[in-house]
Parts: sequence; C-alpha cells; structure tokens
Amino acid sequence: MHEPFVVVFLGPLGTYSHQVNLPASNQLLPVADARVSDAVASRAAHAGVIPQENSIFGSVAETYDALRKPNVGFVQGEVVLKVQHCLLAPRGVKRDDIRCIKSHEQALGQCRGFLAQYFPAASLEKMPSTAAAAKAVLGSCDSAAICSSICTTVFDGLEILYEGIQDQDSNYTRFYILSATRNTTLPPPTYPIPGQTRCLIRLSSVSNDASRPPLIMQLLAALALPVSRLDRRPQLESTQLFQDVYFVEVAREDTDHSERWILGIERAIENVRTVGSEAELLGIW
Ligand SMILES: O=C(O)C(=O)Cc1ccccc1
Repeated sequence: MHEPFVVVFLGPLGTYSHQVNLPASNQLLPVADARVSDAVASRAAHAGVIPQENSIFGSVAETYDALRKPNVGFVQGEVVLKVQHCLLAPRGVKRDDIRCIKSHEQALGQCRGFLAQYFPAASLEKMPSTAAAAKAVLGSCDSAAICSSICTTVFDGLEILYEGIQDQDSNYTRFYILSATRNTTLPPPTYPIPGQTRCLIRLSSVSNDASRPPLIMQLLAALALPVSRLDRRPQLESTQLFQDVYFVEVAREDTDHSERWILGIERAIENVRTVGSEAELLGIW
C-alpha cells in the first residue's frame, strides 16, 4: 500500500480552496487560517492549495506574504476555479435583519458593488476563510456570510438569500499547488497540462544606499526573461524603507524546448545573483 499523498487546503470544509479539482487519490486535509504554506514547509503535508489571484479583486496578499519567507516550498502547478458567491444566513434571518456580513477579504472585495447597493449600513468582518464565515454566523440573528452555496450542505441551518453576488458574472480564482521541495513528485494527472510551461521567480535588490533606490528595471534587465506577470510586496527586514520583493512569472514559448527553457531560467537567476541582487526559483509547472 502506498502512503496517501496529503494535500492541505484553507479550511474548514466548504471553502473554494476545498473545491479545487485535484486527483482523487489525494488525501485532503483542512487547516485553519493562512497556515497552508506552514503545513507544507513543516512537511505536515506533501502539498497545499493556495489562492494566488482573482479575476476581479487581484492578487492574494497573504499568499505573496507567505512566499516572501525563506524555504517556503515550490509551486508545482496551478488550478483555475470559477467562483460564484452567495449570501448565506441562518434560516429565518431576513434581509432587513442583517447588520453584519462576514467573509474572506477576497470575497468581500469581489462583492463590493453588491454590498454597497444592498447592505450599505452593514459592518463587514474579515474572516480567515469563506467557510469560516459561514460557520461563524450559525445561530446568529443579524449576521450573514459570503461563501459558496456548498456551505449550505456543510453547515446545517443556513439558507441562500442571494446567489451570484460578485461584481462580475465572470469570476475566477487561480490557485497555486505548493509542495515542500522542488523534488516532490505530484501524483498524476499533473496540473494543468503536461509539459512545464511556467515558472515563478522571487527577486529582491540588496542596496544600502538610501539615496539610490534600486531600479526594478535593473533587476529585470539582469534576469532578461520574458516576464508575463509581476507582483510586489514590501521586503521584510530590509535596511531601507519601502524596499520591495518582486514575484515574476515567466511563460515558456511553444517553440522553446522544455529542458533548454529550464536551463535558461537557472542561468538567468545566476545572472541576477552575479549583479549582487537576490533571486530564487519558487516554482516550475
Ligand atoms: O476562503 C475561501 O474559500 C478560500 O478558499 C479563499 C478564497 C476566497 C474567495 C475567493 C477565492 C478563494
């Protein structure tokens, strides 16, 4: 018997992370708060599902904050999920009773228009996840949660007041599949398509001269790869104010041979280090 391949996701049951389509052989385990990357780094799980970007609200800040840490793991795949938000309340609670709406920051952000139009006076409460919000409103007489309709089957006593409340009908979230090391082999099928087509690189400048802030352009010029997306978060423990860490994704051209492409990426990372900046390969998939 093989040991099960354990994948952690942002819990409790009923989150969008839980609904990401993974191979059936995986053993799925919910973890609380934003502890998914910690569970992967500490080898409590083989891999984890982390939300990376939403088509309405943008990058998931807490994911990039986790990716700033040393030894954060290695992105081995991506999965895109269609997200349809609902407003759920305990059975019997009416629209006019609602004073407080709870959810994950991303879900509150994806439904800003709906909230402003239908609940301009309600207080908004940020929760660790959408399903944590659903669980928290159980038994309340004046609170509702923004979450997936699946939460009505996970938690008894909730009903749907509104469906499809995100600001655009088309709403997708992209998740990274994070493993502990580059050498972890994910069980097939691979995500999303066979053949490695993307990589994620973390870049930061090392500069002690406050009068000459590092130029992003210099980092990217040293990297000299066709960057397809760029994210930025404050650098932790930097010697200067407002120094940033950059996360770049590079997409492989169809004409590029996979192994040659990976060698090129490794060489580009060495080149950034040669000019005195930091570069780390955080994923290939
Ligand atoms: O809280 C959840 O359900 C998550 O998985 C994070 C999230 C929240 C909103 C949209 C997509 C992912």
